[in-house]
Amino acid sequence: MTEEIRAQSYVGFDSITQQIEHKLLKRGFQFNVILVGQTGLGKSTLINTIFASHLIDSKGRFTADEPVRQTTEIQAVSHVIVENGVKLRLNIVDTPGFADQVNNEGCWDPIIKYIKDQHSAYLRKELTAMRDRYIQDTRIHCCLYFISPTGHSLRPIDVIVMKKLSEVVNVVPVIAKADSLTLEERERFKSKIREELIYNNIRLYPFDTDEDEEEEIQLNESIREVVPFAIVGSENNVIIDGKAVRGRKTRWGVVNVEDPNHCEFVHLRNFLTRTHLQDLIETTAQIHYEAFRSKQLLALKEGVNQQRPAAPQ
Ligand SMILES: Nc1nc2c(ncn2[C@@H]2O[C@H](COP(=O)(O)OP(=O)(O)OP(=O)(O)O)[C@@H](O)[C@H]2O)c(=O)[nH]1
Repeated sequence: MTEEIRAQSYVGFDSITQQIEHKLLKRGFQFNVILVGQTGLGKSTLINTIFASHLIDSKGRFTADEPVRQTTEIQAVSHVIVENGVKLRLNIVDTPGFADQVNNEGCWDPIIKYIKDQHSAYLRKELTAMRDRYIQDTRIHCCLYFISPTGHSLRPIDVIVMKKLSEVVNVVPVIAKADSLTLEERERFKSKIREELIYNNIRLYPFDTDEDEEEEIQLNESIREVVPFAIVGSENNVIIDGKAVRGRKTRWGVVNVEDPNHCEFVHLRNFLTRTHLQDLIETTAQIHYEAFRSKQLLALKEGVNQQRPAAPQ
């Protein structure tokens, strides 16, 4: 056993935490998120609301004569957001055209392929003899999956796609446009979805690990109780009690997006940016990428073994 000794005079190695912080601040952080859900469910609006900036445009058709998308397209945009000296490089991957057809068979393939391609690109860079000191990370850290606010149950395509996605990425489901459901409908819909996720054996983020402390386990538990997040998005400000807030004004009232009594947007934002941002990044590297990496390396090894001449008897 190693004995713990207290230094008799100040040495200074406790400043390692500031040194790490300084280095990390200089480099900045990379966060890659993919938005999956049918056209018009408010994907662009939500991401712009979360990061309080206009980051992506709506891809919807504005006139009837614009062509309907035939396949799922993948479009990535990058932005750097700065807050109190912390630089966050944000990659937002949008998937317009997802599940917009009558026959949606296989419309998830380009999305799964895109996620795996990022793992593959990272692995290739890791394996090169002269690899970079810092590998540009394009691996997807979070998938926001938009569920249509039907109030009934998940559609078969939601079950298939969430299951497939959860095997390769951290999936965070949200009930889009939750202002279209009454509070009772919303609660019923949420518990129905939770039951269906369990029934279909879909394991969603966050995951507990052996290293987690009691506090983290409880935090994860409290998040699982809220998932799927029933959210409302808006890029517009409305005035409530003389204060400008992000909201949606209708003929019968105002939804304050940031009021937890109105929707769970604040829970989602806190979860994504304030409590689990680093964990989403780490889980991607330690669970999803690691699984991909070991599978690839094993396949490579088997391929080499098959090519080798058999050992003499
Ligand atoms: N009622 C309601 N409307 C919303 C909400 N979020 C967005 N919208 C509106 O829905 C419409 C579509 O929103 P977008 O953010 O463009 O939807 P999208 O999923 O990105 O659409 P595509 O880019 O076509 O894939 C816009 O008119 C938004 O103002 C919401 O929470 N509630």
